[in-house]
Amino acid sequence: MAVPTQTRPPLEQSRHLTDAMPGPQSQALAERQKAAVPAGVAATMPVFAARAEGGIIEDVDGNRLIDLGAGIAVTSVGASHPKVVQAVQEQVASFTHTCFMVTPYEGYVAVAEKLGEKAPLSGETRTALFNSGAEAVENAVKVARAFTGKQAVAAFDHAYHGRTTLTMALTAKSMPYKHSFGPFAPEVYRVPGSYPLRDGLDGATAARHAISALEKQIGADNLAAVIMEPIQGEGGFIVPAQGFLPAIVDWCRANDVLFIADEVQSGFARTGTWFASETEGIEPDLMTTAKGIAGGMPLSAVTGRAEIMDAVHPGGLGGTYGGNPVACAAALAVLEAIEEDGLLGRAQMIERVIREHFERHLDERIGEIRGRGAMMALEFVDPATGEPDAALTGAVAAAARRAGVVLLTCGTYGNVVRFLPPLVISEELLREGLGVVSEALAAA
Ligand SMILES: Cc1ncc(COP(=O)(O)O)c(CNCCCC(=O)O)c1O
Repeated sequence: MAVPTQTRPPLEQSRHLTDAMPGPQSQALAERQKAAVPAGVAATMPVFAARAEGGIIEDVDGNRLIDLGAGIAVTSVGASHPKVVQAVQEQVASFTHTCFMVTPYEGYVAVAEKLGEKAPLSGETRTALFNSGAEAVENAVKVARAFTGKQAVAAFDHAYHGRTTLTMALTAKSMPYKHSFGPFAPEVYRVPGSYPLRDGLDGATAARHAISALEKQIGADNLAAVIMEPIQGEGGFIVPAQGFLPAIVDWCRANDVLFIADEVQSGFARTGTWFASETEGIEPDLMTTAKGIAGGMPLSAVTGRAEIMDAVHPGGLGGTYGGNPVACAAALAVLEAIEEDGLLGRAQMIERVIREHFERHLDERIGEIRGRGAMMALEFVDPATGEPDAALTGAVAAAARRAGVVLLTCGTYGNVVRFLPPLVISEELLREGLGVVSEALAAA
């Protein structure tokens, strides 16, 4: 029998392991999962969640884990922020759904207004709401094609944009995202990006290489849009060399090509500013957002300059659930919490703590500590050759998870440990989790 949330005691913010992980309840659920869910839906942790709050996830057997994943950069305000819980409870008691394309409601409009205020776009903006990051990317491409009358779209090496047919075409890494699922959408092209640790190029030089490919292999006259994550997420938390992104955006502006900033993973205070584009000094034409937008409720958005977004004919954008009212209520609560709880500053503090910790626990196998705000990563390499070390990465992550830390990896080469804690995690818990990772590395 679920305990009503208003009487539920706060979840203790400490790591606690019972005598087994996974415990008996998780083991039983794993058996049920095997009998009902396809193996293609793979889980990282061997336990099943019962509660999550602040920086802790409690599993069904009473293990409390330090959460350094935030459900892949989603629960930035925590997985049960009181404001979000209250907003969701009030909305769900009024109505769960009318379909905005049928009977609209204020929450959708209010979210669009807020995103227009916060987005790093000057002038009038418009926002359309969807459910997932991939759906937002799909629709940003539709808008770009409608506005420019051109079809080609360019993405970068190491990009990740989703798992739908078009977004798989935009995504770089084959396994597990694309393998065996082709053919992919046409008129999608890939150009070299900026990966300073591996290409050793400054921003201007890397941009020249990308622009040469854009011009010679695709042609600006055919190109509707260039899409890039300001910090590449699944590809390895790759921060492009300074100057790269502004050079690409300048080229786009000079050649009537739209620039789409995919801020699905880097948005909503994750990198210490509202959006990572701000720090890169770029103003996108279109921006896709999701993940941190609504505290775990499924919601995504395309925000763009009004003249671009309004190029789409009436009825051209939509979908049954897009901008669900409960998700919009959650999003409005999240946007308030980000400001009231000072989460931009907390993300900056998290970066300082992570950098200071690993600068104190140096290891020659750490090829680079990189990222921004609470989107930080370690790239593991063979110190003799600089080659990616995926085996070490897997061993460190597995050991940390066994010790009760939810830890994610990423990277084209599978050799990046990433830190995506909820922005509300206590400094004490964060430091404890980082200590577990350092101990796992020392023992590997
Ligand atoms: C930049 C960027 N754009 C788009 C997406 C896609 O967002 P959806 O909400 O997962 O569709 C992402 C999702 N990243 C996590 C994917 C996890 C997995 O599926 O294994 C992203 O990071």
